[in-house]
Amino acid sequence: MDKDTLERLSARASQHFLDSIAVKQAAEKMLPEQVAHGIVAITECLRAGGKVMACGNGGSAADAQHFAAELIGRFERERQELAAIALTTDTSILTAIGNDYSYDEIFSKQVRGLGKQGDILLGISTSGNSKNVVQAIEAAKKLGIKIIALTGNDGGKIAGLLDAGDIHLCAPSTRTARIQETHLVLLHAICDGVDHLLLD
Ligand SMILES: O=C(CO)[C@@H](O)[C@H](O)[C@H](O)[C@H](O)COP(=O)(O)O
Ligand SMILES: [Zn+2]
Repeated sequence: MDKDTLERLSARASQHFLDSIAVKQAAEKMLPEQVAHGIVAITECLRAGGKVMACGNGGSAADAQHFAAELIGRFERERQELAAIALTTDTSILTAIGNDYSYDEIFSKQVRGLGKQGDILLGISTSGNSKNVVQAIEAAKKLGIKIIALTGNDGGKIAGLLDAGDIHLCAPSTRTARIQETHLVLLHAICDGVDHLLLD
């Protein structure tokens, strides 16, 4: 590859770091108190025998799975297994509901099947508008399940569905990649806080 191209690519990579840092710095000014509420809600839910259900699409599906893995397995320290499930992983359930009903219902039907009052639904959508996440939140609210929503932009439709008892962590960006990168910091901060409350 010629030197100019390598320099161009390197400058672009540099800009990704700088943009990501800027969004995270803005998030640090806005979101820590809401994160603390999320940590307390999840810890109280788990202590009372509830579970966390997580859902999202694409990169956010990966985030939902990543978060469930850290609760069930571990984050940074050894501790008991914590009850969490990603609603994005069972291809038979996802394809059956997608095929027989609609893709919009792939999470809401699982929420109705698995969810109980006292559980928490962690819904992740960078636009705040993915219909399957919106419908999962609507289904959860009917069951008395608290919502922790990770969004971006202006929170989209999801912002309008949340009550005072819910928790909204809206990454201050309109760019999907930057929002996702901030969501990962939020999820790790939640894991750290839950471990702190359970272990320290
Ligand atoms: O990871 C990315 C883009 O960075 C994509 O896979 C992205 O997650 C998908 O386009 C999602 O369908 C976007 O949905 P949402 O975040 O708006 O709910
Ligand atoms: Zn991505």
